[in-house]
Amino acid sequence: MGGDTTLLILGASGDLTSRLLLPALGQLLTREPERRVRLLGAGIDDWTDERWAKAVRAAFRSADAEPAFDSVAETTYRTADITKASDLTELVAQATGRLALYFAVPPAIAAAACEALADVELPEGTILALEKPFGSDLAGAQALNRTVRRLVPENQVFRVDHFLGRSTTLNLLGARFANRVFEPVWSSHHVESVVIRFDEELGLEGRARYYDKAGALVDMIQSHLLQVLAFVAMEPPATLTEVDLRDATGAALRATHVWDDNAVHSSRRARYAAGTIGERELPAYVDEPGVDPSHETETLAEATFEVRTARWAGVPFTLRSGKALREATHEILIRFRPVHHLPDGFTGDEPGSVLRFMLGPDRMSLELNVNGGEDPFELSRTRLHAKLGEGALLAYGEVLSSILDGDAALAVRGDAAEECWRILTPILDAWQRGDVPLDEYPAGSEGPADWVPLG
Ligand SMILES: NC(=O)C1=CN([C@@H]2O[C@H](COP(=O)(O)OP(=O)(O)OC[C@H]3O[C@@H](n4cnc5c(N)ncnc54)[C@H](OP(=O)(O)O)[C@@H]3O)[C@@H](O)[C@H]2O)C=CC1
Ligand SMILES: O=C1O[C@H](COP(=O)(O)O)[C@@H](O)[C@H](O)[C@H]1O
Repeated sequence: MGGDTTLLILGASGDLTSRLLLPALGQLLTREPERRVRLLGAGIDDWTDERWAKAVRAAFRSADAEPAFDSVAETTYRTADITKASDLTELVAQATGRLALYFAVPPAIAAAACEALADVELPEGTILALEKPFGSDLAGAQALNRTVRRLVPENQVFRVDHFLGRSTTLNLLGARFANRVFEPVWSSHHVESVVIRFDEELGLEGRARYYDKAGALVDMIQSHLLQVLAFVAMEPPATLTEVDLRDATGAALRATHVWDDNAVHSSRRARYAAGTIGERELPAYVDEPGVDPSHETETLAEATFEVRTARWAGVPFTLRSGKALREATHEILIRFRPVHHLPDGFTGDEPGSVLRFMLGPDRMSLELNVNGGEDPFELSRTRLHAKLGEGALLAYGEVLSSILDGDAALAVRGDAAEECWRILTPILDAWQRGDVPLDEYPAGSEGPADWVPLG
């Protein structure tokens, strides 16, 4: 999308806007000052233009991008209830050039606003950017898809998943498809298991209003980690353009099922109790402000899936994410099978090689068996390390750049959003029925003591 764009952020006084969207916009405009962006903020809070401008400037400053504030063509704020068509009509009337509507609001509000947009005349080419979670279950995602498709064509709907803008996720494509050493071994013939793990040290950080209804499974696995799984598992696309890349991702997700079709044995969940992370003392999750203990919200979720294709059948893909853990471990781990036959004469018993992609700082390592120490035929382990390109932009910078350019290749397509809910429904149902116990772990630990460690 060249030319002027009006970026209208709905939910402008919220956390996502101030902490992630605006800093990323500042960074993007610093790198690409030729972009012409009018920035309109709207929200239920009664802010003035001055307060909004101050918030934008502060967010740009947090990304070392304050000077970019002067290159924003206009910065105004309107108080609006975006679930009302009348308020939306007034907001949309402010737009000049191409309009991108960014829904930085909770999912239920985004869904209600999309319903209300049916009575609003949207300018030709309007882009709708919707945050995760897309809907709150499979039926909700299907209904939301029907609603947004009545508003604009699919390639103007950006279901945002900022993990698809993360440089490691993008690097995964290069490593897989630009190196002949990997693609031939990228299958069940050589790969024993895949683990995608996103352990965080962060606790709830005041996000009870959203997180207490979502939990770790929906917050991280339903969206981000299943998208990463699709990048690991997909067939090579012919091009990296919107249709090919998203067809390949969709096909991988359509083939993905809970391991053994047994949600009870293939998933586990836990919640943090009080504990200490580094110097920081954390209360138990249930004692965090705004948490309703009757919700049984998990803060650590783990589940194993099978991608039922000729390439991957029989290989477990385990996805895990949790909060308030001992250490931030953000990685994709591909464990290779041991060699078919180790010539007699070697000593030591080393497992297969392991390829790891680490998300932020972006690195890659290959763990190999070597020999040649004091005993020349004794095997030991060594690691080859590589730094990966960090990317010029923050993940949300990639997201915003693709929205402003109108390139949906890294946005989640409607079918994929529904697939992610379909994949998780048996687990959500089993957890809802209470068939999987809600374990406990002290904040600052690696998880429940009796959980067998991953990877
Ligand atoms: N925060 C984060 O780190 C991330 C968030 N997301 C997603 O982004 C979305 C927003 O999250 P987040 O920013 O944390 O949520 P917040 O609750 O902090 O922000 C939502 C904003 O929307 C406003 N709002 C609520 N109802 C209306 C309405 N009817 N009309 C206009 N404005 C309204 C809220 O105002 P008020 O506060 O007065 O109610 C608030 O300013 C969610 O879908 C979340 O999953 C995704 C990735 C990371
Ligand atoms: O979307 C989310 O992602 C963050 C982790 O991603 P990062 O890029 O901020 O590291 C997670 O903390 C949050 O709970 C979740 O909503």
